[in-house]
Amino acid sequence: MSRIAIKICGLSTPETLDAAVKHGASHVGFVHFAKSPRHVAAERLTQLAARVPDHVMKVGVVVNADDAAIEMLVQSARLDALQLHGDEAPARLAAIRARFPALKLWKAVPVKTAADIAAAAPYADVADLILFDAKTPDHADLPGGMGLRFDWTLLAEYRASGPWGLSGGLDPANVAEAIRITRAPLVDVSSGVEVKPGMKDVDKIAAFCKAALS
Ligand SMILES: O=C(O)c1ccccc1N[C@@H]1O[C@H](COP(=O)(O)O)[C@@H](O)[C@H]1O
Repeated sequence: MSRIAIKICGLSTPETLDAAVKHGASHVGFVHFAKSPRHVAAERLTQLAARVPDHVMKVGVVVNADDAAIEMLVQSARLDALQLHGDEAPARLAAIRARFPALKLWKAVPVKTAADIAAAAPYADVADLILFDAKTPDHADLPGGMGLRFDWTLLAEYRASGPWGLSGGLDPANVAEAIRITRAPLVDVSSGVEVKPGMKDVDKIAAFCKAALS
């Protein structure tokens, strides 16, 4: 059985980024969305990205970003993947791929009910990875990063046609259970390794990685 992939997302300091790498994260995520408490602007992103070793993938998280913003992120951070966390339709992913062919495209799919899992199907041919995340409330400021979880049993019978991951409300105490139920090949966390929104904790990052890898 292959080792589970771990993405620690919403990193904004060198210390917490280094902790994610040290404790076994395969992916590190940087949020570029002004409304987010984890927003990192281009200059900071460049500095953080430069610390990431080659074996760890750099993922930029954006919400309905335009081509200029994506270009800036790709150039400044040398991103490996872009996590599209807004209302981007399959055609938008196809357009981004045409313009940025080297960039892996992840599509976040918000989940509350079984019907939401099916909403991933139209992205099968245009996304490199589907990330199932908890649906946030209508009119919430953020489409993710709120520490909300969904019913993991909705994914228990999921038969993926490609790579996928589980996100939303994961933390050191529940991630092993989430993996057991869903058999997700990748887990993604932000709020669950924080002491408050936007402030990551190195001990929680270590505990999350240990629990996910156990
Ligand atoms: O973290 C944010 O502020 C954010 C903003 C905009 C889009 C997505 C965001 N976060 C991502 O949401 C998932 C789940 O996070 P959590 O563990 O439930 O807090 C994750 O990919 C975050 O990076």
